[in-house]
Amino acid sequence: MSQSLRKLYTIIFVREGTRVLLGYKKRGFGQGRWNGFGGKVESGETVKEGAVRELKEEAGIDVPHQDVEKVADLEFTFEGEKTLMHVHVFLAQAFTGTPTESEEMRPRWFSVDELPFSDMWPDDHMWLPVVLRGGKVRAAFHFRGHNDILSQRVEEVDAF
Ligand SMILES: Nc1nc(SCCc2ccccc2)c2[nH]cnc2n1
Repeated sequence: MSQSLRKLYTIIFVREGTRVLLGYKKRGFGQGRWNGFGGKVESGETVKEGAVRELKEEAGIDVPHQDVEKVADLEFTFEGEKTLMHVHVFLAQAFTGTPTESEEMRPRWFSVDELPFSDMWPDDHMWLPVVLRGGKVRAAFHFRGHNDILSQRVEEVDAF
């Protein structure tokens, strides 16, 4: 895939013991689904900086960069569309601030054993449990629309 059609995105999950902070996407891409916090990486910032920025903007939460770890590398393509979404997924284990609703996201804590997968992207149950138990995942999913997965590749990796 030529580089120009690859777009960089981030998702960051905040974990505190057996619970994980998700946000309900109120508008835009992925609206109506629970997800980590994230979005496009802006020019002039690293993907990790982008993840930390989005968490602050979308949920009012601050995480120190040293407590933010890369846990998954995902690629999403959509039938009939040229762009490839390259999503860098991060996990933060320490944070400051109180989760606060924003225009984009309504934050809520979930038990890691009771994630709302029926209200999340259909690929998430294939990789999120792995990263929440300390694993690292490289995966690619080819979608028809936003609900049907036509093909997928999911592998656990030792390190990024
Ligand atoms: N969990 C998850 N997230 C995304 S998009 C995340 C990146 C993003 C993009 C645009 C706005 C905000 C956030 C997915 N796409 C297909 N499956 C998926 N699973």
